[in-house]
Amino acid sequence: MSEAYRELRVELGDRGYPILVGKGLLGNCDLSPYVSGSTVMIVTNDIVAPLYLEMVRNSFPGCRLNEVILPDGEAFKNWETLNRIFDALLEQRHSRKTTLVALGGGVVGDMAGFAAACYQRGVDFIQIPTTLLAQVDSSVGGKTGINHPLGKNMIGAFHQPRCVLIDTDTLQTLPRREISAGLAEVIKYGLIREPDFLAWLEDSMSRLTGLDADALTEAIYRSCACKAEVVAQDEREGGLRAILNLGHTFGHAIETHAGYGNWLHGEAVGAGMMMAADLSNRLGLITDEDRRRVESILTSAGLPTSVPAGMTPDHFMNLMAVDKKNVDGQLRLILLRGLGEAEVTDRFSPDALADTLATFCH
Ligand SMILES: NC(=O)c1ccc[n+]([C@@H]2O[C@H](COP(=O)([O-])OP(=O)(O)OC[C@H]3O[C@@H](n4cnc5c(N)ncnc54)[C@H](O)[C@@H]3O)[C@@H](O)[C@H]2O)c1
Ligand SMILES: O=C(O)C(=O)C[C@@H](O)[C@H](O)[C@H](O)COP(=O)(O)O
Ligand SMILES: [Zn+2]
Repeated sequence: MSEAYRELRVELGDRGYPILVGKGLLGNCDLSPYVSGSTVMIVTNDIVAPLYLEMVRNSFPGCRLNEVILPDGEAFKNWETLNRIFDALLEQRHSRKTTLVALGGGVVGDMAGFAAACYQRGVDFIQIPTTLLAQVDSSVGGKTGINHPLGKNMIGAFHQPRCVLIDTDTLQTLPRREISAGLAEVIKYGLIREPDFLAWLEDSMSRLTGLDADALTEAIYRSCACKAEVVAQDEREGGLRAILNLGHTFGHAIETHAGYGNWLHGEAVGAGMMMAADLSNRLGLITDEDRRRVESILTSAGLPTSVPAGMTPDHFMNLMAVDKKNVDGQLRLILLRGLGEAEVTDRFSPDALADTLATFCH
C-alpha cells in the first residue's frame, strides 16, 4: 500500500467500510482482503479500460479475474447495458461468492453496484472511482441504479460497497469539463452542511480548476467525510439524507429532458442548485448576497447557472412530478436556509416556484 493515503470510514455497523484517498494507490495496493471469495469481475468502460484496467488487475493477487467493458456514457446507464454485466457473470460462471469491482465514473459505479445488488440476490462490490464526481459522491453511500427514459435513477437499490479506493492521480487524465461537473457536488456539500468548507472552496477554486493535487485531495477528503456522516445517520433517505439532493429535483428534470447525454449530471446539478438558491431567496430563506455567492462559486467552477434553451416551466413540472422525494403527489424540494444549511420541504408557495421557473425558462 502506498505510504501517502488518508482513510475515512462510513459507519454502518456490519455494512460499514473504509474510504482510502491518496496518490498512486492504483496498482500499489492489495485489495484481496476485501474479496470474500476468490473471483473478481471488473466492470469498466471503453474510455477507462485502456487507462487503468491493467493497474487494477494487479490489485487482486491470487484471484481469478474477468472483466466486462461497457460502452461509455450516461445514455448507456440502462437495462441493456446492465444485462451485459449479468451476461458476463454467467458466461464466466461467477458464483454468489464473487466480487464486482466498479472501475470508472458514476455511470459505471451505479451500474456495477446495481448488478452486484441483484446478481444471485446480492454479491459484494468494491468502488474504484476515477472521476472527481465519483470520488466525492457516487462511490460513497450505496445508491445504485439505472435511468428510465421517463426519469433519472428510477430503478435501483441501496447496496453498500465493501471499500472505496480513490487514487487522485486518475484525475490527471480527466477532461476539464468533467472536473467542473465534479465540483458541482463538492460545492453542494458546502451549501448544505459545511459553511467553512464553502468559504475554503471560494478561496481555493482556481487551484481546484487548475488540478492542484493538494487542493483536490483536500476537497475529496472533506466531501467524502461530509457524505459519510450523512449516510451513517440516514442510510436509506428516511429524512436527513435528502439534503444530498440539493439541486437534483431541477437537475434530474434537465438530464431527462436532454435525453441523458448532452448535459452532464454535475452540470445539471449546478443549474439546479442555482434554481434552488433562487427559490430560497424568493422565499426569504437566503439573502440577495447569499444568492450572488451561489452564482459566483458555480460560475468560478465553470458550471452553468441557466437551463437548456427551449426548456419550459411545463417541462420542469411534468418531469419533477415523478421525483422520488415526492409524497402523495406533493413535490418536495431541498431549500437553503442560509449558506451551509438545507432542509427538505413541501412548504413553499407554488407562485414562488412558478416565478423561479419563469425566470430561468426564457
Ligand atoms: N450513486 C450516487 O450516490 C450518485 C451520486 C452522484 C452521481 N451519481 C451518478 O453518477 C453519474 C455521473 O458520474 P460521472 O460524472 O462520473 O460521469 P461518467 O461516469 O459518465 O464519467 C464521465 C466521463 O469521464 C470518463 N472517465 C472516467 N474516468 C476517467 C479518467 N480518469 N480519465 C479520463 N476519462 C475518464 C468516463 O468514461 C466518461 O466519459 C450519473 O449517472 C449520476 O446519476 C450517482
Ligand atoms: O447519495 C445521495 O443520497 C444523493 O442524493 C447524491 C446525489 O448526488 C446523486 O446524484 C444521487 O444519485 C441522487 O439520488 P436520487 O435518489 O435522487 O436518484
Ligand atoms: Zn448528484
